[in-house]
Amino acid sequence: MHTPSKASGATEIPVIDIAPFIARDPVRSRRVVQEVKDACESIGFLVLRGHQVPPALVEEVFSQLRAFFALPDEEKLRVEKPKGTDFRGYSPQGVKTIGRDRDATLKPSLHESFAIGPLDIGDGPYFHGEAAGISFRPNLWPERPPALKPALTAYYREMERLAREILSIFADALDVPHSYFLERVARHNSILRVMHYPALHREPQAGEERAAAHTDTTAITILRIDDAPGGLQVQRPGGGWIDVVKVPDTYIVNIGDIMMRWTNDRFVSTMHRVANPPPEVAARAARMSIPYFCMPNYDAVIECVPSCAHEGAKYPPITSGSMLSNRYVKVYSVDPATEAPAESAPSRTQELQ
Ligand SMILES: O=C(O)CCC(=O)C(=O)O
Ligand SMILES: [Fe+2]
Repeated sequence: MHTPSKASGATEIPVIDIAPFIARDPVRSRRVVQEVKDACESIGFLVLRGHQVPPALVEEVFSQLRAFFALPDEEKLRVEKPKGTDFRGYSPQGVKTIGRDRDATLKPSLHESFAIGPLDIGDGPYFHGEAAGISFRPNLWPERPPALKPALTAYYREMERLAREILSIFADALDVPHSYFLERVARHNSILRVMHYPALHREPQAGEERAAAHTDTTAITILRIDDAPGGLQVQRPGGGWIDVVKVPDTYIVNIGDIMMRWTNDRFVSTMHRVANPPPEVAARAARMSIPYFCMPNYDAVIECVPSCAHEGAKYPPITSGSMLSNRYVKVYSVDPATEAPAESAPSRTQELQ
């Protein structure tokens, strides 16, 4: 029997080739779907090859981003992320604390980041109404390096394509109509956030982490990493941490809280973190990663899919937009009294009972 190969050093995370699914090969697609399903129901993380994202584009994106992060702070701050719950633009170290919603004693995460959101901002009320809130504002593009915008734009398009393929595999794995998730991401507000973890020239203090343990508030996350030390670790179902070892030309995909809720906990949104590098290499351990946080439409109602409902839905329906803004208020320390997230205002986007 065929079994998927395992990522070296991370024995429990399977490496799955999705090329047969993308090619619509009916027989071999079934095997892909089964392998993906098994991984989603156990570890909640998978490594995908055969994704068809051009390697030259990935290289170009990494190289433009390295040039951006190497610019002086004052230049990067020209595209600084606005205060509050908008996510677009550059965030210096110090403003964001991943994991703060679980552990209030954490200090700001040891990384800077640059984020973009949807490229297609339509003209209709869906995109500009009050309820759309932070979802559909224009991206903030730096002037330098000039090739960053075309590279990241092309890359965002690739992530949209790959997300649709993965969600189609999930639909098959969950026995729901093929269009189930596709309809719910047709006007998605997915976030591409480049993370730059600078080299460390001092010992981190207690509570200072590259990215502390957390789950993602996404449908799925599609992550590209470089191979610098001080990297991603995934929590095992039985406890303990697995190092995710880079497999060349692959994507790491993990289930987020929204998919877990859609599936009534059948697919697992697994805790993960980015460890600080070992002290002996910390001074030359700069690391970059590019997570694409695949979000449903901001007003998609997230409720248990029919095939997972037989034991009764564990959670009430909630919109994707309110799940996201609830998390942002905590991670970016937004004061809800002075800056209420836009999604919390209109009643139709609040938790639906
Ligand atoms: O940098 C990484 O490898 C992962 C980052 C991450 O988990 C996140 O930003 O949610
Ligand atoms: Fe994450």
